[in-house]
Amino acid sequence: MRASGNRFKAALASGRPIIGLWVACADPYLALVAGGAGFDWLVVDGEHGPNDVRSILGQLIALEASDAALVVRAPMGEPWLIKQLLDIGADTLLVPMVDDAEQAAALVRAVRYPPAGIRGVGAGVARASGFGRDAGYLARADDGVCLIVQAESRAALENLSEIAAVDGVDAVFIGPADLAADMGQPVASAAVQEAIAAGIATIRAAGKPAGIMTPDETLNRRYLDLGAQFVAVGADTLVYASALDALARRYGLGEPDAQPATY
Ligand SMILES: O=C(O)C(=O)C[C@H](O)[C@@H](O)CO
Repeated sequence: MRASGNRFKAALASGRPIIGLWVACADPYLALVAGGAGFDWLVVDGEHGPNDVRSILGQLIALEASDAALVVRAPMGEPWLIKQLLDIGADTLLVPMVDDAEQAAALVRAVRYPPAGIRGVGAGVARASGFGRDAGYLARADDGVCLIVQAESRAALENLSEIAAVDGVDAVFIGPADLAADMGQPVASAAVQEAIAAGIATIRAAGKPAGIMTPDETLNRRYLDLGAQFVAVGADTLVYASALDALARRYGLGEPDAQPATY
C-alpha cells in the first residue's frame, strides 16, 4: 500500500498537465505492461472493462510499483461498491454519470467516514490500512481520497457549475462519448466540441481541475490548450487491437480495408 499520500491529488496540485491511459483489459499482467509505459496516471476501468472488485484488486497490486497515479473507475456511484473499492486500496475514484450536485454530494459522503460521511469502518480487514497495521489510516483516510465525478450528459453540463462547486469533489471529468450520445451528435461535431469547451471553462471557473479522454491526438491537444489538466490519450484495448491488426495486415492477413480501432 502506498503510504506516500494521494499521488493523483499531488499531481493535480502541481498544476501541470498530466497524461493518462485507460486500462480496460481487466488483467493484472497486461496492467503491468501499461504500468511500465510512463503515463502519469492510469484508470483501471470498472465501468466498461470486465472488472469486479477482485480483478481490480489484482491490478492495483500489479501496479503498486508503477510510478503512475492509479485511478479506479466505479461502474456507478453505489456507496456499497465505493466502500469496497476504497477498502481494497483505491484512493482515487472516478465515478460516471453524475448529473447534479445532489448526486455529487452523496458521493462525497460515500467516500468519507462518519461523521462527515457514511463509509463503513472496516479498516482492520482492509488492504487500504495494511490490514490494520497502519494505525493512522482512519485519521488520514478522508483527506487521502481523491473523488473525480464524470459529467457526461446535457443535464450534467447544465448543472456543471453546481457539481464542480461541491466541497469534496476534487475534479470533474467530461466523458465525450456519453455526452455525444446524449446530444445525439458525433464526438467530433461542432456542437459536442463547443459543449466540451464550455464545460472545461466552467469546471476551471469553479476552481477545480478538468479532465477528459479521447484517443484523438488533435482533440486532446485542443483540450489541453483549453485548460484540461488531466487528459487520457488512449486505452490499452484500442492500442492492442490496432497494433495486432496492423501486424496481421503487414503479412497480408486480417481485413485489409479495416478501419483503425476507435471508441
Ligand atoms: O463518455 C466517455 O467518453 C467516457 O466516459 C470515457 C470512455 O468511457 C472511455 O472508457 C473510452 O471508451
